[in-house]
Amino acid sequence: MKLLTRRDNRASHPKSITDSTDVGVMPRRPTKVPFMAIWLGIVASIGGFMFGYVSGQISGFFAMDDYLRRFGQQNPDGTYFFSAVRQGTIVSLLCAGSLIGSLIAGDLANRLGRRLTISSSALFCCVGTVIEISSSSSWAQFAVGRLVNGVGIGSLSVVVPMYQSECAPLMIRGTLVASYQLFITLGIWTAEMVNWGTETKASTASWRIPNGLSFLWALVLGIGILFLPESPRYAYGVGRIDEARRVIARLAGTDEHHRTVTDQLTEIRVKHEAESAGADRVWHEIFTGPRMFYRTVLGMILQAGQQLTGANFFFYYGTTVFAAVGLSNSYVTQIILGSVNVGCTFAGLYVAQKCGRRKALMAGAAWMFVCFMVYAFVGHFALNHQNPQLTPAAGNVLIVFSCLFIAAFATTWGPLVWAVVAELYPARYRAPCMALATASNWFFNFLISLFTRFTTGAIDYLYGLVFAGCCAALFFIVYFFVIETKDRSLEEIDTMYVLGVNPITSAKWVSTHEVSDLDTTPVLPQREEETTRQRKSKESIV
Ligand SMILES: OC[C@H]1O[C@](O)(CO)[C@@H](O)[C@@H]1O
Repeated sequence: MKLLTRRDNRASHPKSITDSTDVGVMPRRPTKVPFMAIWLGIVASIGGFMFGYVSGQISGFFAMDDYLRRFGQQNPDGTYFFSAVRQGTIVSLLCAGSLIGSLIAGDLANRLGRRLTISSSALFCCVGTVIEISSSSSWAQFAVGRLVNGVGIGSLSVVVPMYQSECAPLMIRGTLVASYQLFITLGIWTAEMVNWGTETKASTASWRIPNGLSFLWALVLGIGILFLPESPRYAYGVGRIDEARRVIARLAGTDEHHRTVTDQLTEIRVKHEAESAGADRVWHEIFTGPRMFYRTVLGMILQAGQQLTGANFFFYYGTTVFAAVGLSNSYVTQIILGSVNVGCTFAGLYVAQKCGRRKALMAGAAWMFVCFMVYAFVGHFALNHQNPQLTPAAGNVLIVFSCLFIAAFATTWGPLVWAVVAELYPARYRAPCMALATASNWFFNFLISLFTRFTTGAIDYLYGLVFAGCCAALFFIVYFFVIETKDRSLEEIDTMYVLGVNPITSAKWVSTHEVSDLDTTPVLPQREEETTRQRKSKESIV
């Protein structure tokens, strides 16, 4: 790759973004974020909220009398219970549907546009909820409803962050992607609060009220998104150039002739031209493009890792686990966990902006490792399983370490993985790579939700050791493979991966190199082939 000197670079590039001191020169980028951009971020984030709400509501349903009587199995003494198969299937079918949804979403978003894909995904969620809420005694119908709901949720989990990052003005893009996770946690928390409020109702309302609210969120998103502008990247890509210009101006809070609008349109045009060459080979190239195998696999591992930390062990089965510890109101414990999750995700937004990605992810993995070790050993050796009231100290330790675990997850792996994965790929491969990485998140979410119920029964709290082992492995994966990307533009990050910067020393590399001095033109396979051909032909001449 050709390296430019700083002077070369200055000469051939437009003025630096901070270089607005010349008399009569308009600042290149507006410094204020218009309300429209924030509003767009919030409305789209309802997709994240729905993800959290639907995931978070199920744990509480299993402890509701009416739900248990309708969908559970009967003991000889007339009481009801959920078998591992039935409970695992109900919980995990949402993830199975989401896995399907995430795989089809990238393609759909390119055909229908971002907004219509979001709206039709919301429609899937509405249909899924109707199937669920209308089940009167068929647990299978309820489970199918979760599957359909899942297709919508999974599709939203790819398209919402994509739409947000394509529309967001530069200075809030990082925070917007991380705040997608914040809305997921708010969704979980809201579901827990609503469950808590309705669980005492003996009637069908106990679970039907929280369940029916999913319909309302989906309706608000499905209709609300149609009043927002289309992604300017998508609009440009399908030839609606005037619309793209109008949207950029609106989201930047300027008029259409402002320099920031023309600059952005030029960037989009350059990228678009580079990306349209050989677009039909995109799926194949996400493994064969420059350092793309490394990045595609790394993205999938990081998203799988986010699930393998074990966070959903608490969110899906928390109520059941805490009931086993002998807590009289396990809903309250769930709400405490949910509140720690929301509060610490706010801290996570700060961590995402201020601390290095590597440091934060490694610290989080080490911290979660310790929590699960304590959880597993105390739960296995110190807790009296027949009568937990006899070992209150052990029960308290379990709850405290569950909270400490959630705090670690929420400040680090929860929000940061979405941000790191969105930064990993060059624009040309972003949609398919994000779809694949998100599908990997859902796949492991599915496995955990399905198998946790079986394994907790079989191997007790020592199951926590599996997650502890995964956290230890994640520490080393980040140490050896993830490059420090704080304060770098997406193009610069691409260059660092293509140049093969050593991840272990990348933080230092970042502070000692001016990446903007490098040629960050996207390296396409054609260019590589061309360079190789040129080199070979030169060699043959010599
Ligand atoms: O906050 C916890 C939630 O965050 C996720 O890991 C997504 O990032 C969900 O799978 C989980 O329920």
